[in-house]
Amino acid sequence: MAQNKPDPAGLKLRLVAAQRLKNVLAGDNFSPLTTAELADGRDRALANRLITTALRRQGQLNFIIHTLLDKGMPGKSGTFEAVLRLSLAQLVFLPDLGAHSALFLAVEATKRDPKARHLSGLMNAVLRNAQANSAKFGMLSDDLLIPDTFGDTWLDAYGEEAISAFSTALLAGAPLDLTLKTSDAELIDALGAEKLIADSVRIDQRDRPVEALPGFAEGQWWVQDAASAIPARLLGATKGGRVLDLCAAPGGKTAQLIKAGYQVTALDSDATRMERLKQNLARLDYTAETVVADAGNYAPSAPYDGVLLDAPCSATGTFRRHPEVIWHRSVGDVAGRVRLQRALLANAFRCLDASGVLVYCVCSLEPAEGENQVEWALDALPGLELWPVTPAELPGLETAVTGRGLVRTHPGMAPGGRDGGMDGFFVARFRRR
Ligand SMILES: C[S@@+](CC[C@H](N)C(=O)[O-])C[C@H]1O[C@@H](n2cnc3c(N)ncnc32)[C@H](O)[C@@H]1O
Repeated sequence: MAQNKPDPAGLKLRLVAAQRLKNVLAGDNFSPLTTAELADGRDRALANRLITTALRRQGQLNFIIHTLLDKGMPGKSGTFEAVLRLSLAQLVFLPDLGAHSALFLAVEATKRDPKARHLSGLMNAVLRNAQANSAKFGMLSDDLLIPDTFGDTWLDAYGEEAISAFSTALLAGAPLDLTLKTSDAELIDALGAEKLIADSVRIDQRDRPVEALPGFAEGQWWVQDAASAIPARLLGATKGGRVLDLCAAPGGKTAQLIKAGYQVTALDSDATRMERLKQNLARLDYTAETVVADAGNYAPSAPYDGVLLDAPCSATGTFRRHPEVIWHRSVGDVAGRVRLQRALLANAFRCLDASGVLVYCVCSLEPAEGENQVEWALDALPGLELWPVTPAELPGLETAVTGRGLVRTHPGMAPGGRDGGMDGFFVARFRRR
């Protein structure tokens, strides 16, 4: 009886990686492969490296594919495109992995997919052509990394130097930032972390999953990008006051508000995400009232001293961890978010007590979702005034405070003077006159 031949080494991880990349290209958010998806740690690390390289280099890969496939991408071809992108990423941008495995395993992976099988010859020909031109492709301009949808707006808003830093940040990815429950030098040391700004610390290199890091099980910190930790710190509502956290899940800012001593109501429209918020707070031994409702029409029984609105947005500021967002979002998507943010801002204002404080923030680099929304709010919501943030409130990040007292961070910034960038965030603080 014929024996089944074992899979060639490295094939399985490529099949799993191709499926994940295919889903992301079709619109899913990227999340790294987990142990359940690929048990072997080295395979998993390699598969995640291939996927993230293909996503970060998407603009350059688009150019390469356009050059090599004169008839364009074949339609209805299963995982063909994903396998091609992973293999081009390896051939051109990860030369340390060797070209042979990229070619051989790409053809094998194509043969395994009934919808792509007939294209294994094309896969082989295209990759051989790419291999012959890999030195030229490896020197493609970084300008290709940022899609046209955002390139011009960002150039106007942030300037050439920042855009070049964005490309560097996109390729480098994000370090792991944590917010500490209490500042503890021993814990920071055990984590291999360095202090960043306020109670944020940064881990540049780690050899284990987040859940296995010191202090996780004991609830001594939570994962939160340094930029994402800024808005809650700026609330400045009455000490011990009642604060409404709108769009709260999974609860990073809720935890900060509780830590600051407020009585917090956390609201989110997504019941599943709210369960995650509850689990996160339970691990930290923090408590908040939780409400599953639409922030656009929620009517509290009593107004709040402070409202934090972390509005749903295009999330373009998170491209270091989610390189796909800049390729998924269209100008139309941004316009849709702008309308939603206005509805949520108007209701956030309604939930505010006389002299209450409102912090509005988005993890977006689009002025339409940030700076321009301030103009809209001041015009459309009589009784609301800007309460400018001062540079002294953001030690280590004074340059993020604009002349008008708004906060704008971006991936080219150095929090606390350190490398590694930070998410693009916009924060405005208002109060009721
Ligand atoms: C940027 S995330 C919030 C992150 C969170 N504030 C944190 O710091 O962990 C946006 C959240 O808005 C929620 N959301 C979207 N539309 C909403 C709406 N109309 N009402 C309430 N929540 C909404 C989403 O479910 C999502 O959890």
